[in-house]
Amino acid sequence: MKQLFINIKELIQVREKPVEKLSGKEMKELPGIKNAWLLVKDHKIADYGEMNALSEIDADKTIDATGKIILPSWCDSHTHIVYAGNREQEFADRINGLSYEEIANRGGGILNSAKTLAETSEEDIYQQSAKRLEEVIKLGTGAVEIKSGYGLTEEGELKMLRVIKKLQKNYELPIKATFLGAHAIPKEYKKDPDAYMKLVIEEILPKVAEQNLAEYIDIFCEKGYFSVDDTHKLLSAAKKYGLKPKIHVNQFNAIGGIKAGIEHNALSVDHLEVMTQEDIETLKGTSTMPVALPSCSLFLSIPYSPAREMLNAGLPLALATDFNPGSTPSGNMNLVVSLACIKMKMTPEEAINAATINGAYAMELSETHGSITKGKNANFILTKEIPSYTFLPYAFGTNSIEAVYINGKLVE
Ligand SMILES: N=CN[C@@H](CCC(=O)O)C(=O)O
Ligand SMILES: [Zn+2]
Repeated sequence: MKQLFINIKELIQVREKPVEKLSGKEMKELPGIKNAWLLVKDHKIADYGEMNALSEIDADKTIDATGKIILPSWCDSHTHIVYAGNREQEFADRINGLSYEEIANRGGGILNSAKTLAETSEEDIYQQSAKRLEEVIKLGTGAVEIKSGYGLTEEGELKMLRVIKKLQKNYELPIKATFLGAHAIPKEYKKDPDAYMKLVIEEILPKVAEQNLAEYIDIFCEKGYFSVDDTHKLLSAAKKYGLKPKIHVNQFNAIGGIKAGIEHNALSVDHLEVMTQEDIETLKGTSTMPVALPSCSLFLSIPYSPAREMLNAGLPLALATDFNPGSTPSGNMNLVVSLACIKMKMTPEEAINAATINGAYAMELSETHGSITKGKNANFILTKEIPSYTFLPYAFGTNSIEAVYINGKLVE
């Protein structure tokens, strides 16, 4: 099946020569073709070019994209889409003055979601999560990572990871699974957190690996959650099973999690709301992708990642949603891109690069996703009629998306 898109106002993020990731100044450039055509053959990008150089193509379907822009789908490399219930009460509590930390200290927060998850059947969790996944696909997400971390018991963690596996099976977009058993210390282990780490490392991790339920390992390296020492222990153990680190660090405090991540060759270090100069130096010249989560900053009223400092230091940067019930009940990558521009002073070009090719890198998908490149999967967004790609982040809160294609198929 051949689909030909013609009269595209601008085809953006066109990378003739494939790139793995973009860093520092490279992120300022967003290559595109004005007045373009795009040919999709089966589920791949087959060819593209300028309209005035279009020779006759025998297509099964021709789509006129006059006034519209085509760009690669968003690559959301950090989410917790699989969860049960919601935490609206904590939202109201925070409006009334409690902090995220205070709520967690009272047994709310992650432990609140773990309790709800334990009381919810696997099928119900699947249905709730599938609904959220479908919602984000319609918002332009064409590749996504999903974490466990609301189980906090062997049964609960495996249950979450099986739900992710079922989503992988039933949906066309790539879904990467991450084991986040070290997300919070359960109440019954508060007096002996080491015993919980032992459970995660010696009991749950081997089962996750044996049942092939995750590709990545994660830990919330933060005061009141897990230490740098815990991080070293877990990442060393996970390495033996071939699980690569993608870790939560520097959300509230800089305690050395970034250095630990780098030492273990982390694929990504995520959150980074609080960064020291030393953290930035440590990231230089490594293969680790820093990932910022601006909608979490918005929702919790915490600092935004210092993107300008990181980019000026020559670092790469990816953007993701962190979709979860507590700190970011939104999986809207369009909002993330807007916030990156408005609050983190990233240019539209930098933000779109961060949300596409660099997001793909943070899920090891750069070869197949994240840019308009011949041979890559045909996962892209067709916008409504808009004046320019800058309109996407500028018109924040507006849905500028007309259609979404995953593997060349229009998402209905
Ligand atoms: N900070 C750790 N984990 C999640 C929040 C989890 C929750 O509050 O349920 C995050 O990335 O923000
Ligand atoms: Zn997270």
